[in-house]
Amino acid sequence: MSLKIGVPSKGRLMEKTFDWFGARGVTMARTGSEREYAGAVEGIDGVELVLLSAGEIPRELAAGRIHLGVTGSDLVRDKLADWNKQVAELAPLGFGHADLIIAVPACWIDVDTLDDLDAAASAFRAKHGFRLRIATKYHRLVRDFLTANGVADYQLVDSQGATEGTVKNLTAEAIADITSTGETLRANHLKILTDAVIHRSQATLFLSHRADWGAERAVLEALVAKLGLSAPALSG
Ligand SMILES: Nc1ncnc2c1ncn2[C@@H]1O[C@H](COP(=O)(O)OP(=O)(O)OP(=O)(O)O)[C@@H](O)[C@H]1O
Ligand SMILES: O=P(O)(O)OC[C@H]1O[C@H](OP(=O)(O)OP(=O)(O)O)[C@H](O)[C@@H]1O
Repeated sequence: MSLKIGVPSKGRLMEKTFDWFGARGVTMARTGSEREYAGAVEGIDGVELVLLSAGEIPRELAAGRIHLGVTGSDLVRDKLADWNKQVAELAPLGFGHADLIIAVPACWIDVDTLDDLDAAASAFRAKHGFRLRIATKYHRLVRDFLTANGVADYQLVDSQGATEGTVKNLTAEAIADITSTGETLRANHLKILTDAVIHRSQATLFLSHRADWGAERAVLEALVAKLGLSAPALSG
């Protein structure tokens, strides 16, 4: 048996994850052809690399099919109910920063806060006969945030990409999406509500409480020592 660690299979998240572990003496690399999703770990025994889509790593952790996983803290919170019962955060990794925010058209000059959005949503419903639409792929985080802040007169519409375009395309009035440089928002004439930063995300190393921690406990202890992290408490 080996300790399985899930890592994003492509792009910046994969490269920066490899760099982060490499700087701590654990070398990760993709093996095989450029298109083959296979990987190897050197510098520690008993660790197996599993290359996965960043969006699937929360589910794999919750199912216990991987022991550890690197993905965005936003994805774990959005995809898992009661995420902190199923996984634990071992370490923020200091890259992959993005803020999940709510934005509205920049031309809505009297809408700058959640209270303004709430008022605009009521007026919108009265005028149009349907609820103001917020496009997002972060359904759980957005719903929980708006409920906690007393905004109720809206509907979520699903958008799995190009979310900032939905306002121009008239399929939504507002959006909730991640932003890093803010360029996509500006280019699409959207502004962030001043009090609507839902979550500040970064790539994070997670541990699964659901995985089978038998012989893998010893490997975990060796790994966290090598990475300079404090040993986590394992449930069960
Ligand atoms: N500028 C950015 N654009 C997109 N994602 C970003 C950005 N900055 C950081 N991230 C983070 O990267 C993660 C998303 O990664 P990615 O898009 O590879 O996942 P994915 O949706 O599973 O991709 P795919 O399904 O295409 O494999 C999220 O945690 C997100 O917060
Ligand atoms: O603030 P910025 O630096 O402009 O980055 C934010 C954009 O990056 C992401 O999109 P991505 O390119 O991953 O495509 P997507 O629309 O398919 O999610 C995100 O969904 C925003 O659209």
